[in-house]
Amino acid sequence: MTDTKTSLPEVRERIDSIDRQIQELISERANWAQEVAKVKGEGLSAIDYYRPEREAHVLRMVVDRNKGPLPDAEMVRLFREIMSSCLAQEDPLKIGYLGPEGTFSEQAVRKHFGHAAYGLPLGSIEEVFQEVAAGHADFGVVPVENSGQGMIQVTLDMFLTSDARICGEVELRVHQCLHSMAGKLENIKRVYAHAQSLQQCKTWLRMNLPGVECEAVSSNAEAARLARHADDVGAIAGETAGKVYGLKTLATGIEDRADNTTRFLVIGRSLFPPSGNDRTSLLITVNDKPGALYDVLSPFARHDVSLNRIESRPAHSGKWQYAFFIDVSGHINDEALQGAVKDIEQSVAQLRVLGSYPVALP
Ligand SMILES: O=C(O)C(=O)C[C@]1(C(=O)O)C=C[C@@H](O)C=C1
Repeated sequence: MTDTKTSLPEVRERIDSIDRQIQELISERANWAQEVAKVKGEGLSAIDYYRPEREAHVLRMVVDRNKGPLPDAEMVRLFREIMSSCLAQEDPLKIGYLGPEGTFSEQAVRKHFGHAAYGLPLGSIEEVFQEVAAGHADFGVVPVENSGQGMIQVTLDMFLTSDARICGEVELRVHQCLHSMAGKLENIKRVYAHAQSLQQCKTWLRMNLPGVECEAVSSNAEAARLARHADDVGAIAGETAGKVYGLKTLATGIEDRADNTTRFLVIGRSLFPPSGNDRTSLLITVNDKPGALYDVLSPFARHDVSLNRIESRPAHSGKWQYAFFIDVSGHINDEALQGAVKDIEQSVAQLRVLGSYPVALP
């Protein structure tokens, strides 16, 4: 890009000139976003301007155009922030998540909605569903699955009793750290963490802190908060939580699996149009009778709809009734999926479309 003779001041001058152009273009973009808002109607609330399918489309174009050197995920992050700021010109979105500040859920909120959205830390996953249903939060972000630990049952069960819709998914690489106030591994007598995180770091704990007492608490950030008050207490939490609570980091990357990833769902109150690369989540309740699962699954094959995941839970509607959480490729408006749903409805107790939403971006 530069020949060896280019001096540092020359390179910086070039960077300054690019920054001026980028800044002008960002301002121009923000003006156009205001124009879009005018078309949608003035004086509406943030949620009425938000278009997840359009955002996913914009970000996919960013990925397609990316020629490096920045990785796709970085480019997506930068453009996500630009869109977040453009949208917040009206009124920032309010997003509920499992708090306190510093949780992986908060990181997922930032990954999906950017930093211009207003984060509402809540006490539990149940509360996130309640605050969204009550309209106190526009959307909520809840963990649903970990690559090593499987499904998060509290989240699935909330769909059995609430009308929440799924409007998006976020995948987050989860890097766990051990933090403490004193910063000395040999002092640690007890480790606090969320139960899932203790599971994710089982091998590391056995090898490095054998015999140390491990206690599950409501979130990793809560563990970090508790660790502030004693020198012999360690907390497993992400890097951010360690910083937020002023702890020293004793070890990083202590998760047993290198690809440790948590999938989060964005929950809201309505369905959104197709983005071009979508997933649909269905909740199907069946009675315990021979061939029940076959009757649910065979229409997908017949209509050429690919099944991404299936999870069963006891339904709350009756004894020996089962609820299947099924994710398939495509949007509920797609002809193939409509056909499959119509066939399934003939044989099941209940079928509810939880949502159709853009497949997670990098
Ligand atoms: O295209 C729109 O509908 C817009 O409102 C603009 C824009 C953007 O900045 O690109 C902003 C917010 C929406 O969530 C989607 C996209």
